[in-house]
Amino acid sequence: MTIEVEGLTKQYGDKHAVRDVSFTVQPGKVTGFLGPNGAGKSTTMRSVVGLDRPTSGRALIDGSEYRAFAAPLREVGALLDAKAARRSRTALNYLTSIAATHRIPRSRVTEVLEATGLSSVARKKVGGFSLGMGQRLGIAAALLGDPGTLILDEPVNGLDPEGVTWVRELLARLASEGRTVFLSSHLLSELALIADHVIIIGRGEIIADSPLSSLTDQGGSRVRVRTPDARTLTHRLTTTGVTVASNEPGLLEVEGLTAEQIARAAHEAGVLLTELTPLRQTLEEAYNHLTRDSVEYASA
Ligand SMILES: Nc1ncnc2c1ncn2[C@@H]1O[C@H](COP(=O)(O)OP(=O)(O)OP(=O)(O)O)[C@@H](O)[C@H]1O
Repeated sequence: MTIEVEGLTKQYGDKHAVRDVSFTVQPGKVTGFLGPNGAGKSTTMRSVVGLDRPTSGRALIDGSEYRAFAAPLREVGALLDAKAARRSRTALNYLTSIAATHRIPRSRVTEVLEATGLSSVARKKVGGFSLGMGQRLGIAAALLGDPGTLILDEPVNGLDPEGVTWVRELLARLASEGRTVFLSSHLLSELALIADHVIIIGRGEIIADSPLSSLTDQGGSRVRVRTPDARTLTHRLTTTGVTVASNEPGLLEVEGLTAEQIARAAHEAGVLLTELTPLRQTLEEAYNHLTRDSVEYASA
Protein backbone atom coordinates (compact mmCIF):
# COMPACT_ATOMS: atom_id res chain seq x y z
CA MET A 1 0.00 0.00 0.00
CA THR A 2 1.25 3.49 -0.81
CA ILE A 3 0.80 6.42 1.54
CA GLU A 4 0.29 9.66 -0.35
CA VAL A 5 0.32 12.96 1.49
CA GLU A 6 -0.81 15.81 -0.73
CA GLY A 7 -0.52 19.48 0.18
CA LEU A 8 -1.18 18.78 3.84
CA THR A 9 -1.56 21.88 5.98
CA LYS A 10 -2.57 21.96 9.64
CA GLN A 11 -2.96 25.23 11.45
CA TYR A 12 -3.53 25.86 15.15
CA GLY A 13 -4.63 29.51 15.31
CA ASP A 14 -2.03 31.39 13.31
CA LYS A 15 0.65 28.71 13.93
CA HIS A 16 1.29 26.20 11.13
CA ALA A 17 2.04 22.75 12.52
CA VAL A 18 2.62 21.62 8.91
CA ARG A 19 2.46 23.68 5.74
CA ASP A 20 1.76 22.28 2.27
CA VAL A 21 3.49 18.97 2.96
CA SER A 22 3.57 16.42 0.12
CA PHE A 23 5.38 13.09 -0.08
CA THR A 24 4.83 9.44 -0.91
CA VAL A 25 5.74 6.42 1.20
CA GLN A 26 6.37 3.32 -0.91
CA PRO A 27 5.64 -0.30 0.03
CA GLY A 28 8.46 -2.80 0.44
CA LYS A 29 10.70 -0.30 2.20
CA VAL A 30 11.26 1.16 5.62
CA THR A 31 10.80 4.93 5.43
CA GLY A 32 12.12 7.04 8.31
CA PHE A 33 10.51 10.36 9.19
CA LEU A 34 12.86 12.76 10.96
CA GLY A 35 12.80 16.29 12.20
CA PRO A 36 13.51 18.48 15.20
CA ASN A 37 11.04 18.72 18.11
CA GLY A 38 7.82 20.38 17.02
CA ALA A 39 8.63 20.00 13.30
CA GLY A 40 5.29 18.35 12.49
CA LYS A 41 6.00 14.61 12.45
CA SER A 42 3.21 13.56 14.80
CA THR A 43 0.75 15.94 13.17
CA THR A 44 1.50 14.42 9.76
CA MET A 45 1.26 10.84 11.00
CA ARG A 46 -1.94 11.54 12.94
CA SER A 47 -3.45 13.12 9.82
CA VAL A 48 -2.73 9.98 7.81
CA VAL A 49 -4.85 7.90 10.18
CA GLY A 50 -7.56 10.52 10.59
CA LEU A 51 -6.73 11.45 14.20
CA ASP A 52 -6.01 15.05 13.15
CA ARG A 53 -8.18 16.80 10.60
CA PRO A 54 -6.03 18.83 8.20
CA THR A 55 -6.84 22.48 7.57
CA SER A 56 -6.27 21.68 3.89
CA GLY A 57 -4.76 18.93 1.76
CA ARG A 58 -5.19 15.22 2.34
CA ALA A 59 -3.54 11.93 3.08
CA LEU A 60 -4.46 8.77 1.19
CA ILE A 61 -3.58 5.13 1.70
CA ASP A 62 -3.77 3.23 -1.56
CA GLY A 63 -6.01 5.99 -2.87
CA SER A 64 -8.47 6.00 0.04
CA GLU A 65 -8.76 8.04 3.19
CA TYR A 66 -8.19 6.02 6.36
CA ARG A 67 -11.75 6.58 7.54
CA ALA A 68 -13.09 4.98 4.33
CA PHE A 69 -11.71 1.54 5.27
CA ALA A 70 -14.35 -0.88 6.56
CA ALA A 71 -11.77 -2.68 8.75
CA PRO A 72 -8.97 -0.11 9.19
CA LEU A 73 -6.84 -2.18 11.59
CA ARG A 74 -6.51 -4.86 8.92
CA GLU A 75 -5.14 -2.24 6.52
CA VAL A 76 -3.12 0.09 8.74
CA GLY A 77 -1.48 -0.58 12.09
CA ALA A 78 -0.50 2.56 13.97
CA LEU A 79 1.51 3.34 17.07
CA LEU A 80 0.87 7.00 17.72
CA ASP A 81 0.40 7.15 21.45
CA ALA A 82 2.10 4.43 23.44
CA LYS A 83 -0.09 5.31 26.45
CA ALA A 84 -3.33 4.66 24.58
CA ALA A 85 -4.31 1.71 26.79
CA ARG A 86 -6.26 2.50 29.98
CA ARG A 87 -4.09 1.87 33.03
CA SER A 88 -6.60 -0.33 34.83
CA ARG A 89 -6.80 -2.84 31.95
CA THR A 90 -4.63 -5.85 31.48
CA ALA A 91 -2.60 -6.19 28.28
CA LEU A 92 -4.63 -9.24 27.29
CA ASN A 93 -7.90 -7.46 27.92
CA TYR A 94 -6.82 -4.38 25.97
CA LEU A 95 -5.74 -6.37 22.90
CA THR A 96 -8.76 -8.69 23.06
CA SER A 97 -11.14 -5.73 23.06
CA ILE A 98 -9.43 -4.20 20.00
CA ALA A 99 -9.48 -7.60 18.27
CA ALA A 100 -13.21 -7.94 18.94
CA THR A 101 -14.01 -4.72 17.03
CA HIS A 102 -12.46 -6.27 13.91
CA ARG A 103 -13.41 -9.93 14.30
CA ILE A 104 -9.77 -10.75 14.79
CA PRO A 105 -9.48 -14.22 16.43
CA ARG A 106 -8.18 -14.56 20.00
CA SER A 107 -5.38 -16.75 18.68
CA ARG A 108 -3.97 -13.67 16.97
CA VAL A 109 -3.89 -11.85 20.33
CA THR A 110 -1.81 -14.70 21.77
CA GLU A 111 0.43 -14.51 18.71
CA VAL A 112 1.18 -10.78 19.00
CA LEU A 113 1.69 -11.04 22.79
CA GLU A 114 4.27 -13.72 22.09
CA ALA A 115 5.89 -11.81 19.24
CA THR A 116 6.29 -8.70 21.41
CA GLY A 117 7.59 -10.63 24.42
CA LEU A 118 4.61 -9.77 26.62
CA SER A 119 3.11 -13.26 27.18
CA SER A 120 4.32 -13.46 30.78
CA VAL A 121 2.72 -10.10 31.70
CA ALA A 122 -0.43 -10.48 29.60
CA ARG A 123 -2.63 -10.57 32.73
CA LYS A 124 -0.91 -7.65 34.44
CA LYS A 125 -2.41 -4.17 34.56
CA VAL A 126 -1.04 -1.81 31.94
CA GLY A 127 -0.68 0.91 34.61
CA GLY A 128 2.25 -1.01 36.09
CA PHE A 129 4.08 -1.33 32.77
CA SER A 130 7.45 0.29 32.18
CA LEU A 131 7.89 2.68 29.24
CA GLY A 132 9.38 -0.13 27.14
CA MET A 133 6.60 -2.60 28.01
CA GLY A 134 4.00 0.03 27.09
CA GLN A 135 5.82 0.51 23.82
CA ARG A 136 5.77 -3.24 23.15
CA LEU A 137 2.04 -3.28 23.87
CA GLY A 138 1.51 -0.42 21.40
CA ILE A 139 3.43 -2.36 18.75
CA ALA A 140 1.39 -5.49 19.57
CA ALA A 141 -1.81 -3.50 18.97
CA ALA A 142 -0.45 -2.16 15.67
CA LEU A 143 0.37 -5.70 14.48
CA LEU A 144 -2.96 -7.20 15.56
CA GLY A 145 -4.76 -6.91 12.22
CA ASP A 146 -1.71 -8.14 10.25
CA PRO A 147 -1.87 -4.86 8.29
CA GLY A 148 -0.16 -4.02 5.00
CA THR A 149 0.87 -0.61 6.32
CA LEU A 150 2.54 0.26 9.61
CA ILE A 151 2.76 3.84 10.92
CA LEU A 152 4.88 4.06 14.04
CA ASP A 153 5.71 7.24 15.95
CA GLU A 154 8.96 6.68 17.89
CA PRO A 155 8.61 2.87 18.13
CA VAL A 156 11.99 2.30 19.79
CA ASN A 157 11.53 5.02 22.40
CA GLY A 158 12.17 3.44 25.80
CA LEU A 159 13.07 -0.01 24.48
CA ASP A 160 16.07 -1.86 25.88
CA PRO A 161 18.88 -2.93 23.47
CA GLU A 162 17.25 -6.32 22.91
CA GLY A 163 13.96 -4.56 22.12
CA VAL A 164 15.65 -2.15 19.72
CA THR A 165 17.23 -5.04 17.81
CA TRP A 166 13.91 -6.87 17.78
CA VAL A 167 12.09 -3.82 16.31
CA ARG A 168 14.83 -3.41 13.70
CA GLU A 169 14.49 -7.03 12.58
CA LEU A 170 10.69 -6.90 12.73
CA LEU A 171 10.47 -3.80 10.53
CA ALA A 172 12.98 -5.20 8.03
CA ARG A 173 10.93 -8.40 7.79
CA LEU A 174 7.62 -6.53 7.39
CA ALA A 175 9.11 -4.41 4.59
CA SER A 176 10.59 -7.47 2.88
CA GLU A 177 7.10 -8.96 2.83
CA GLY A 178 6.08 -5.97 0.71
CA ARG A 179 4.43 -3.96 3.48
CA THR A 180 4.69 -0.22 3.88
CA VAL A 181 6.63 0.80 6.99
CA PHE A 182 6.66 4.47 8.02
CA LEU A 183 8.29 5.42 11.29
CA SER A 184 9.56 8.48 13.09
CA SER A 185 12.58 8.47 15.34
CA HIS A 186 15.04 10.83 16.97
CA LEU A 187 17.62 8.04 17.24
CA LEU A 188 19.54 8.76 14.06
CA SER A 189 22.20 6.08 14.36
CA GLU A 190 19.44 3.51 14.92
CA LEU A 191 17.38 4.88 12.04
CA ALA A 192 20.43 4.69 9.78
CA LEU A 193 20.41 0.93 10.40
CA ILE A 194 16.66 0.54 9.80
CA ALA A 195 15.61 2.93 7.05
CA ASP A 196 15.90 2.53 3.28
CA HIS A 197 14.41 5.93 2.61
CA VAL A 198 14.39 9.11 4.69
CA ILE A 199 12.00 12.07 4.79
CA ILE A 200 13.11 15.06 6.86
CA ILE A 201 10.70 17.77 8.01
CA GLY A 202 11.66 21.09 9.57
CA ARG A 203 9.28 23.80 10.81
CA GLY A 204 6.36 22.08 9.12
CA GLU A 205 7.96 21.78 5.68
CA ILE A 206 9.71 18.91 3.91
CA ILE A 207 13.43 19.58 3.60
CA ALA A 208 14.65 16.21 2.30
CA ASP A 209 13.05 13.15 0.72
CA SER A 210 15.59 10.66 -0.59
CA PRO A 211 17.14 7.21 -0.25
CA LEU A 212 19.31 6.92 2.87
CA SER A 213 22.34 6.12 0.72
CA SER A 214 22.14 9.33 -1.29
CA LEU A 215 21.87 11.39 1.92
CA THR A 216 24.98 9.81 3.35
CA ASP A 217 26.86 9.99 0.02
CA GLN A 218 26.66 13.77 -0.03
CA GLY A 219 29.06 16.07 1.72
CA GLY A 220 32.46 15.84 0.05
CA SER A 221 34.90 13.00 -0.20
CA ARG A 222 36.92 12.25 2.92
CA VAL A 223 39.34 9.39 3.27
CA ARG A 224 40.90 7.99 6.43
CA VAL A 225 44.54 7.02 5.99
CA ARG A 226 46.76 5.17 8.46
CA THR A 227 50.50 5.18 7.86
CA PRO A 228 53.69 5.00 9.90
CA ASP A 229 55.05 7.85 7.76
CA ALA A 230 52.34 10.48 8.17
CA ARG A 231 54.69 13.40 7.88
CA THR A 232 56.03 12.46 4.41
CA LEU A 233 52.56 11.64 3.14
CA THR A 234 51.04 14.85 4.47
CA HIS A 235 53.76 16.83 2.77
CA ARG A 236 53.17 14.95 -0.48
CA LEU A 237 49.38 15.33 -0.45
CA THR A 238 48.99 18.92 0.64
CA THR A 239 48.22 21.08 -2.40
CA THR A 240 45.48 23.56 -3.19
CA GLY A 241 42.02 22.12 -2.64
CA VAL A 242 43.29 19.31 -0.41
CA THR A 243 43.19 19.36 3.37
CA VAL A 244 44.96 16.85 5.56
CA ALA A 245 43.98 16.72 9.22
CA SER A 246 45.33 14.54 11.99
CA ASN A 247 43.99 14.01 15.50
CA GLU A 248 46.10 11.00 16.29
CA PRO A 249 49.71 10.05 15.39
CA GLY A 250 49.79 7.96 12.21
CA LEU A 251 46.17 8.71 11.33
CA LEU A 252 45.15 11.23 8.67
CA GLU A 253 41.83 12.45 7.36
CA VAL A 254 42.18 13.69 3.81
CA GLU A 255 39.58 15.80 2.06
CA GLY A 256 39.69 16.60 -1.64
CA LEU A 257 41.34 13.43 -3.02
CA THR A 258 39.98 9.99 -3.84
CA ALA A 259 41.35 6.89 -2.15
CA GLU A 260 43.00 5.92 -5.44
CA GLN A 261 44.76 9.29 -5.78
CA ILE A 262 46.07 8.92 -2.24
CA ALA A 263 47.25 5.35 -2.90
CA ARG A 264 49.15 6.48 -6.00
CA ALA A 265 50.77 9.42 -4.21
CA ALA A 266 51.83 7.11 -1.37
CA HIS A 267 53.23 4.56 -3.82
CA GLU A 268 55.25 7.23 -5.63
CA ALA A 269 56.61 8.54 -2.33
CA GLY A 270 57.44 5.02 -1.11
CA VAL A 271 55.11 5.43 1.88
CA LEU A 272 53.45 2.35 3.40
CA LEU A 273 49.68 2.59 3.99
CA THR A 274 48.11 0.33 6.61
CA GLU A 275 44.57 1.68 6.13
CA LEU A 276 42.77 3.55 3.36
CA THR A 277 39.06 4.05 4.02
CA PRO A 278 36.68 6.32 2.10
CA LEU A 279 34.39 7.92 4.70
CA ARG A 280 30.69 8.52 4.19
CA GLN A 281 28.75 11.23 5.89
CA THR A 282 26.73 9.77 8.76
CA LEU A 283 22.96 10.27 8.80
CA GLU A 284 23.49 12.47 11.84
CA GLU A 285 25.88 14.75 9.95
CA ALA A 286 23.50 14.95 6.97
CA TYR A 287 20.58 15.65 9.33
CA ASN A 288 22.42 18.36 11.28
CA HIS A 289 23.43 20.03 8.05
CA LEU A 290 19.92 19.93 6.58
CA THR A 291 18.05 21.01 9.70
CA ARG A 292 20.41 23.63 11.08
CA ASP A 293 18.05 26.44 10.01
CA SER A 294 14.90 24.60 11.09
CA VAL A 295 15.56 23.88 14.74
CA GLU A 296 12.96 25.73 16.79
CA TYR A 297 13.81 24.45 20.26
CA ALA A 298 17.59 24.31 20.42
CA SER A 299 19.63 23.73 23.55
CA ALA A 300 21.82 26.62 24.68
N1 LIG B 1 -3.28 20.40 19.67
C1 LIG B 1 -2.40 21.35 19.36
N2 LIG B 1 -2.66 22.64 19.63
C2 LIG B 1 -1.76 23.62 19.33
N3 LIG B 1 -0.57 23.39 18.73
C3 LIG B 1 -0.26 22.13 18.45
C4 LIG B 1 -1.14 21.03 18.74
N4 LIG B 1 -0.55 19.87 18.32
C5 LIG B 1 0.64 20.23 17.80
N5 LIG B 1 0.83 21.57 17.87
C6 LIG B 1 2.00 22.31 17.39
O1 LIG B 1 2.30 21.91 16.08
C7 LIG B 1 3.71 21.79 15.89
C8 LIG B 1 4.06 20.42 15.39
O2 LIG B 1 3.87 19.47 16.43
P1 LIG B 1 4.13 17.91 16.25
O3 LIG B 1 3.72 17.26 17.53
O4 LIG B 1 3.51 17.44 15.01
O5 LIG B 1 5.71 17.87 16.11
P2 LIG B 1 6.71 16.63 16.15
O6 LIG B 1 7.59 16.79 14.97
O7 LIG B 1 5.96 15.37 16.29
O8 LIG B 1 7.55 16.94 17.47
P3 LIG B 1 8.31 15.99 18.53
O9 LIG B 1 9.56 15.54 17.85
O10 LIG B 1 8.62 16.94 19.63
O11 LIG B 1 7.37 14.90 18.90
C9 LIG B 1 4.36 22.16 17.23
O12 LIG B 1 4.76 23.51 17.19
C10 LIG B 1 3.23 21.98 18.21
O13 LIG B 1 3.40 22.86 19.30
